[in-house]
Amino acid sequence: MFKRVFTISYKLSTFRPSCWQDFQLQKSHGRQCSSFSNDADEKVADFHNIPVERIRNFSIIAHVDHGKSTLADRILELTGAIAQNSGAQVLDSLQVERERGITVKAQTASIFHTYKNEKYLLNLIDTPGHVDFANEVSRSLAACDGVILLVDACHGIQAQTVANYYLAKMRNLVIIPVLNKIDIKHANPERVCKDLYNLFGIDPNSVLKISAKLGTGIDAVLDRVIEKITPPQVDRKPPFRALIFDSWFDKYRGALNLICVLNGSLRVGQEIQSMITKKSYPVKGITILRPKEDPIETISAGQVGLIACNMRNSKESIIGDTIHLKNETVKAAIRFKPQQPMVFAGVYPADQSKHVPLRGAIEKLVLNDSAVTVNVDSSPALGQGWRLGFLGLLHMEVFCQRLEQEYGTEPIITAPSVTYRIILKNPKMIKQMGKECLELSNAALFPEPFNVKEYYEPLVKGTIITPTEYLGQIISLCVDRRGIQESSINIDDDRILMKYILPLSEIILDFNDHLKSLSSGYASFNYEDHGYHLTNIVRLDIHLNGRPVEEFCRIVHVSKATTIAREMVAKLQELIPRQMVQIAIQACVGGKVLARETIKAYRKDVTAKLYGGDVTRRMKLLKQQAEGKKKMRMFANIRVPHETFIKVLKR
Ligand SMILES: Nc1nc2c(ncn2[C@@H]2O[C@H](COP(=O)(O)OP(=O)(O)OP(=O)(O)O)[C@@H](O)[C@H]2O)c(=O)[nH]1
Repeated sequence: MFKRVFTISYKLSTFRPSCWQDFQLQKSHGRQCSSFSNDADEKVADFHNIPVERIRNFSIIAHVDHGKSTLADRILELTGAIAQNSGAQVLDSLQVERERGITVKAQTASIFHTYKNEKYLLNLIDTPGHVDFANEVSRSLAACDGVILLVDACHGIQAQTVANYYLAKMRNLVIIPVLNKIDIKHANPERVCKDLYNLFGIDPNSVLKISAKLGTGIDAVLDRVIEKITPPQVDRKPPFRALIFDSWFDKYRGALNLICVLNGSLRVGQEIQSMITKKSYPVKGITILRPKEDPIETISAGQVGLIACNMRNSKESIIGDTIHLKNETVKAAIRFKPQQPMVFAGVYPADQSKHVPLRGAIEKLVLNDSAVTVNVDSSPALGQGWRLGFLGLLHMEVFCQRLEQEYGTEPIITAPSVTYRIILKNPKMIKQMGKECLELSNAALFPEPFNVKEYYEPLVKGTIITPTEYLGQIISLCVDRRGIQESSINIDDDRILMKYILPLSEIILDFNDHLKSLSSGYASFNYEDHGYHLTNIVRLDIHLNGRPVEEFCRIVHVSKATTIAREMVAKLQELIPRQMVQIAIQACVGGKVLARETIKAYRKDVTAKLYGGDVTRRMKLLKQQAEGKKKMRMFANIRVPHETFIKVLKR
């Protein structure tokens, strides 16, 4: 189980040993670089000597794939933190990030840059672009005084560009507009500059034009960061006060907290106290991320660093907490509000013997992903488990992939659902529940309709940006998803920005995928919470050979019940392997069957062809078959592969 824990602690150091070698190599080769110092120790010493006026804390924000991580790499190269042309997306160090080619975790690097013969300390945070990881962006912005707003010069402003711009604006952060990918033939920087002016009033003369891939214009970006972004508004005088803005688990050191120091300074050996839990801890170690971890003795106001202090889990190491010296009184640093989860799913061990390792894995991973909420849950078929809350389906998939890859667990994930509000009318039930309004995300607990007065479902306000040629198809998609258009404005001659009010349940699963395929990848989507609205919903049950399978049941809108019922049974027919008994799959609402399919019986004997034959080969095949069976769940004598639970929900 701890096999993968190592990867977490390793995630920032995955690239570090080689970076370190590269760093040494650069030393021996004496590479010329405007800001490259020849001595690592000197750099750590510099870290202490740099006054607050020469510190800049900034983030790179952009829409998905506009080049944030590539720019971060070029900045690390230019400042000598990593070797040039390393080719690696250094800050995308998790396996899931490399496999999916997306950033899911914000990453920090403290780097040095020389500007007008003065050495500056730049704390750079690379953030994810996808809407499901917006929590990472707002968390990161809490530690920043400015942002680089990166926009792809071909694709122009997209939905997350708009969302991120307003996120930075709300925080009064300095915004440095930068156009990327100007090396591409059909890049159109003039048009994108015009759009930036039309939408945000950004002066076209202030927009920098770069190619992060080729490394063109990166120097100017760093100079602009130093010129425009203000130094952190902090005080080096005591008392010590710092904000925890990220954390992760290390097998040997426990929970590590990434802090930005707001007041005073902290030394190894001093005792800190959490403002939320009031617990105190001795500081065992302090490191700076360059991006390799470098140990230091003291960290002072304006600096960003990692502290190890024997915190054990996410209940102790809380993102957004203020830490201070034991028994001192300081003002809380309330600098950001965590986002509320939008999608909930049950997570269960494949069998109950795996419960304890899975619990440990979830606890450790939640430390690194504070947007996930965890509540204990149980199911008659799957036993003891948890109900986890996520910001979206991609967030859920990434979290579950990380549970498997980094912790070697194989959990069963049940149907993701949004939280409905149900107003009860049965006085007996109201008394039993102790309230009239139920908040429900688990379809298995859906009350009988005769007990219910009203149903409410969550809505979102979606922003869609699309080239006008795809407008017709996209409007049809929104109408199909019960969307209501709120507004639409032309960004320029051939692009339009639309605002739609949509039910959250209609977009969490595959709305973005459909939007992308309808528009050949050119349209983009972002959404924000828009409260609750009266609705009409029912519980759709799936029966296998007449027995209801609770884990498949879903809450659906009345108007969609029959379509979803047909889709689900057809999908299940595809996903459940043929078995020794015939399987009848039915989708029902109340007692009424809306759709039905049958899987014919089939006897699979993997050793059938080995008449007599080699006994070891026979044993091997039987063992493989047994392993395969272990990965399935039994429902009424029917084996269901565990990935079926998510696959069946996608349209
Ligand atoms: N031609 C060209 N391609 C670029 C440039 N910058 C980035 N890319 C490519 O664009 C793709 C996306 O780049 P990333 O740096 O991963 O983008 P990102 O914004 O970090 O992506 P997310 O973190 O997933 O939001 C990669 O294939 C890069 O090689 C550039 O200046 N020119």
